[in-house]
Amino acid sequence: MTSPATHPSSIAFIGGGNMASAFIGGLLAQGLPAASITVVEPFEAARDALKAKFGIDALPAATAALQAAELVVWAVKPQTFKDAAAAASPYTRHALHLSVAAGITTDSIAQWLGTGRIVRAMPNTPALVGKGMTGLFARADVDGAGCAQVEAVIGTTGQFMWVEQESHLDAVTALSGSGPAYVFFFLEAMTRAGQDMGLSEAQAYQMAVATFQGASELAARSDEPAAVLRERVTSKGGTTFAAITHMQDTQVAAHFVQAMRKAEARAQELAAEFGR
Ligand SMILES: NC(=O)C1=CN([C@@H]2O[C@H](COP(=O)(O)OP(=O)(O)OC[C@H]3O[C@@H](n4cnc5c(N)ncnc54)[C@H](OP(=O)(O)O)[C@@H]3O)[C@@H](O)[C@H]2O)C=CC1
Ligand SMILES: O=C(O)[C@@H]1CCC=N1
Repeated sequence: MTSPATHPSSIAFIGGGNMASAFIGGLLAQGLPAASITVVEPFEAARDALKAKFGIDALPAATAALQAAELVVWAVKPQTFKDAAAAASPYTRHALHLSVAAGITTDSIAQWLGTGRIVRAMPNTPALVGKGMTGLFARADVDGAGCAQVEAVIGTTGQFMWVEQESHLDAVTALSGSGPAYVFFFLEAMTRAGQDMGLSEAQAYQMAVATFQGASELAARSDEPAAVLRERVTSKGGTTFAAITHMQDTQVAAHFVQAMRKAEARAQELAAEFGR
């Protein structure tokens, strides 16, 4: 992680929902004073939540208060980015910008904001518990100091990885951005199967969660590929063999790959629908 000295002195969040909350929680935990964070959030219930959780009084609309921000984080939905940019950009041209919006390209953002100092990020919700994975792409206008500032902010929520081509962020979106939902989907399915076999819902869920946690930790600590780790579980003619054979026969992996390509395609569609 980058040293705390590279934190921007003042950060503004446009949009104060799930993702903004993950970052704000991480920044406050690292000692950034709440007074150096400004949030613009039009939804009253979300403003109340920010006040209750972090003691931050969010603004209902963009104002000249944004001029103090060294870094502006765009945490609005792709659908609302353009309007939010129109309202805030008169106050933020001087700043470095970090967008977490799925699909929206830095070309669109540069046009809306009147600056090319933009880093695009694709985080995920485990950022809420400091276990996030974020893909990052910097436009050529962002210098090393700007990248270090972004790393200092993103690093408070977990791991990050830079990609060299902006189009790869759509792959990151399909993989780690949407990925937690796939894991929860499998947790639901494994819990249902456990119940079908006579376990209680609570028992099955706890076992499924612990299995994901344990297997992920094993993979993270191992230098062997997942296929080898899988084979080590799969005794010849045993129970895992029966399950994996069924998954192979019914092409579960191929369907999974197709599903992720749908997510990638949707990121590209979002760019076309809500970009410039
Ligand atoms: N959730 C996830 O797993 C991930 C999300 N993202 C991206 O993060 C972005 C935010 O997602 P998330 O935090 O989940 O969404 P949320 O809906 O929780 O947060 C977005 C917030 O922005 C507010 N907003 C709407 N218009 C404006 C405006 N003009 N100015 C300021 N704020 C505004 C919304 O208010 P209102 O509800 O009133 O519209 C909402 O509270 C999205 O672009 C998404 O693609 C990226 C990675 C993962
Ligand atoms: O579903 C979405 O569009 C956002 C981007 C990645 C996760 N959530």
